[in-house]
Amino acid sequence: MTPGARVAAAIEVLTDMAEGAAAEQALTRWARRSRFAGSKDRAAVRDHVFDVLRRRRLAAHHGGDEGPRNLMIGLLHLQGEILGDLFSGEGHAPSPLGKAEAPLVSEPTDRAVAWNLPDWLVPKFEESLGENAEAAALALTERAPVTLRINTGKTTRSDAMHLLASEGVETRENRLCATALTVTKGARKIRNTKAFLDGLVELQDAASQAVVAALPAGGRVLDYCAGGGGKALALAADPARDVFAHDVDPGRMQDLAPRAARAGVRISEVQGPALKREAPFDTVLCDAPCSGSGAWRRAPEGKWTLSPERLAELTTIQDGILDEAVELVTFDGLLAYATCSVLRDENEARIAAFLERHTDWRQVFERRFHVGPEGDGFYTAHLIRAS
Ligand SMILES: C[S@@+](CC[C@H](N)C(=O)[O-])C[C@H]1O[C@@H](n2cnc3c(N)ncnc32)[C@H](O)[C@@H]1O
Repeated sequence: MTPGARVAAAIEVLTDMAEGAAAEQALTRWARRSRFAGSKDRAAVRDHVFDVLRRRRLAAHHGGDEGPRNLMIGLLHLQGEILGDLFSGEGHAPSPLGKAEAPLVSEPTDRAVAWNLPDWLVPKFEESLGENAEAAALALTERAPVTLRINTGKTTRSDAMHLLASEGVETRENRLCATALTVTKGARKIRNTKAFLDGLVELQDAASQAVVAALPAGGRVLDYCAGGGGKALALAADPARDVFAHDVDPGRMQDLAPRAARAGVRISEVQGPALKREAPFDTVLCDAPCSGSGAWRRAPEGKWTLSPERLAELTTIQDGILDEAVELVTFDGLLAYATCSVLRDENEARIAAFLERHTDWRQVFERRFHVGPEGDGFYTAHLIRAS
């Protein structure tokens, strides 16, 4: 496909989304009816669509409105592309720009537009992040870094770096966590490398790794909201730990067993009676469902679908999870809370509310991770019984 044809395809996908499809669904539908598209084409179209989602308000500002074609015009203008080359009308490229379609060059004066956030989230960002609000909002408009976790049970950071480099994947040491490598070249090859297939490395954000690294070593540890198992796998890399994984929706853990087998670690899945039988645990990690606002670079649709009502609903779920988890911690154990959110409502405010409901508990650790080149926005807090 030519660069122009890829732009036309992205407009097609955005049109499907404007009619109600989710991004992944629209991309899959386009790929199914476009068998001629190779993997590089599919990746390029996906990049266009996700770049638009990260910068939708700014793209609409420069492109004129939120129409799919206008969004692409605005985005490509922001990226410094020569629009005439892409909108040539030749082959499968979109038709040439009309006079009224020239991109607006002036910068927006509205902060929500400049920060690429829905209006209601600007005060939320300010209240949550203070002077870091603008930097966080702008960081969320960029593509996310690709980060690996080295499996310390099987390799070292320098051996993994050498092995990956020999297979065309270049990395650098990540500053957030000793197990993390930031991929600087060859990211699309990772899943086919021997290092990945043999379980020497896993894809995982560095802040997510740092949340696990902050937990005490050893003991019986429950990952109460295990989902796909990213944190459970990182926990299990410590051979002194017995790791248990639980999720309210066990279907979400379906990849956990093959991932654990690849990593050469043991994780026991516990649901219902098995959870009760195995409790209590020395450490219970609640990696709670959240807005995902710290990871909107990776899943930018969430930025536009989150509503104040959904945020309130999430905080109720988060409180419920902490209240359930309290019952699962040994008397002198640790209850750890984490989200990939930058919003105070889902972080500090949840811990404050927990401490009001459970006056026999106290907080012993808290850390916020800012969205940036090293990793996603994350929050974690550790709680123990006060006595
Ligand atoms: C942020 S995701 C977990 C991500 C995972 N820990 C990882 O690192 O890959 C949150 C998970 O919490 C689960 N969940 C939601 N409500 C829950 C509840 N009441 N109890 C346990 N898990 C819950 C969801 O099904 C979802 O898989």
